[in-house]
Amino acid sequence: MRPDARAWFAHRTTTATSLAAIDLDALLHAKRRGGHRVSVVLPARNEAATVGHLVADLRERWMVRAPLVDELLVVDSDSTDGTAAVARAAGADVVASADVLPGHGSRPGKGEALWKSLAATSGDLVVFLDADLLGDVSHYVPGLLGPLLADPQVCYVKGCYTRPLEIDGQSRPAGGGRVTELTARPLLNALWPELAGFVQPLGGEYAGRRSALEQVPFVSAYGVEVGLLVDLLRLGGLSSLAQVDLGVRRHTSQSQEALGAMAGEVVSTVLARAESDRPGQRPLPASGLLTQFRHDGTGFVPRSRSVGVDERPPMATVPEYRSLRAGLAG
Ligand SMILES: O=c1ccn([C@@H]2O[C@H](COP(=O)(O)OP(=O)(O)O)[C@@H](O)[C@H]2O)c(=O)[nH]1
Ligand SMILES: O=C(O)[C@@H](COP(=O)(O)O)O[C@H]1O[C@H](CO)[C@@H](O)[C@H](O)[C@H]1O
Repeated sequence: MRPDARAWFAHRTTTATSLAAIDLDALLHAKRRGGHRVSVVLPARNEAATVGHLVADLRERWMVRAPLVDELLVVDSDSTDGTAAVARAAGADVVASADVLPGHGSRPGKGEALWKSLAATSGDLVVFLDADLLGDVSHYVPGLLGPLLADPQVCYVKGCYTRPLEIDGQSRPAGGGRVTELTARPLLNALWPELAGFVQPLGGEYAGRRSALEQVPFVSAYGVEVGLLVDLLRLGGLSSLAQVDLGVRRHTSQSQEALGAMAGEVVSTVLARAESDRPGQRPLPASGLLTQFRHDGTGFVPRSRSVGVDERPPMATVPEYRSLRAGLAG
């Protein structure tokens, strides 16, 4: 690791692997003292099996028993399995991604749901959690908020964890984070070695200051995490970023084919950011297409899909958002 990444890793990595490792009173005091409002956002596409337990636990622990969270929103991302009803019954606010900023249309993708969530929430601190998390994750929210409440210089905190692989009904103790290990980490180390200290650059659990999140674009699909990391590095520098060790992260994993498409979206986003990082250089003519193959018993059948970068502009540039924020400040 380069000296700057190594120094960052030593200075900006904290630990919150269980509730016992967190000083909750200190967190609540820092939140009050800073006059903060905390929004928790779960982007959810067909997560009816897991979102209810997650929401109920988050609400009970961090809204009812302790006033750490002020707003808990599930953004329903074109679900067809009753995710919205399950989340609402568990106590979350729920909004359909397509219903937010309708004048800007609706696009598929996780990043679209996260971008829209900025216009559907009001906290100055925003925590993002995947809605397919398994096991006890009650310490994730306070763990992610810790660095933001402790140091005003920190604008963005990513969770890091070991990652078992839950696939085909089997749970293996390691092997999760396949796109991270096989695509994102090698590319980030090659192009932005200062980010080499991030253990889970693609992890779906992170928190940020709205003042930073509204200044950067959101890639509409699965390129959102790698895009945010590079863009927030540019916005505030490495010292404005942090990570917190949350122990273990279990989630429902997708097929290799689905992750191949995800990797394609990550590669397209990295190439686009690499190109804009090097103005005047010859552009990298990324095709934005990915062809994968299945074997039908007779021969290989190609299947092509778009993995090009589609992104939304910084939310702060959206007039309806600015009016919303002015109204809240008013
Ligand atoms: O179009 C999408 C795709 C995913 N997600 C949500 O984003 C999170 C991460 O997606 P997924 O679990 O598919 O990715 P993985 O964790 O398997 O990499 C989950 O809460 C999904 O429900 C979403 O809101 N819209
Ligand atoms: O980290 C990864 O390699 C991928 C896939 O994880 P698994 O191999 O299914 O454990 O998961 C993450 O990547 C997505 C793209 O950035 C995020 O949106 C997901 O939240 C995150 O789980």
